[in-house]
Amino acid sequence: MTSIKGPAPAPTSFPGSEKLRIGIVHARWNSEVIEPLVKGAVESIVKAGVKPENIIIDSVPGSWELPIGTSRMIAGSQIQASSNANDLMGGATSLLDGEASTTTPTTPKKSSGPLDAVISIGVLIKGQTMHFEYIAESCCQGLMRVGLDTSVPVILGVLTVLTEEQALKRAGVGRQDGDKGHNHGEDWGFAAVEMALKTGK
Ligand SMILES: O=Nc1c(NC[C@H](O)[C@H](O)[C@H](O)CO)[nH]c(=O)[nH]c1=O
Repeated sequence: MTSIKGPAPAPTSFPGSEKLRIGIVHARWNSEVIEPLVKGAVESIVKAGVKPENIIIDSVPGSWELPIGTSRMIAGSQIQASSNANDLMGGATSLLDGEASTTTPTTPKKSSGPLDAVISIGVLIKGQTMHFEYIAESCCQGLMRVGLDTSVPVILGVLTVLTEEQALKRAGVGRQDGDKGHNHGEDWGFAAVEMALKTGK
């Protein structure tokens, strides 16, 4: 029996999306999964009509820092992006290369103005201790709070998985049983644009 789980199909049109500014804050832990998730989200956001230069991307060390990193990105109305989707789409630098995400980009595109939604992306993989549970709970509660406190939609892009293969499959890069899985980043991108339009000023 096929699973009934999964998101409803995303809307096919997003009128007004050309004016939107969308943020992405991603953790740098488990970067082999983070990278396809970020790329999938960016591709969906662009497909929905948002200009690449209006997609502001930044990173934090790990998922524990996602709530404060997301809060600071929303608060900073003048954002000198550590990168934006032009870099990613152009392949100029890997956003997840430790260097790129901490050094100022060669040709930063200034981007200013309030953000209409933010996607917070992290990958938590259960280890042998309770660390996973504490970070996962705090991170999710924190992200919910940032969204409610700021009235800027915060899309939950945090995978909380029990095995590496579960993470890889949810980024569309699964390695086992010939099933690459589905890139959840693509869904988060569409959710961000939909919520930005629904809550727009
Ligand atoms: O431990 N595992 C993980 C992790 N730990 C680091 C934590 O988020 C934080 O950056 C440090 O504790 C410093 O504050 N961060 C993740 O994103 N995924 C993990 O699987």
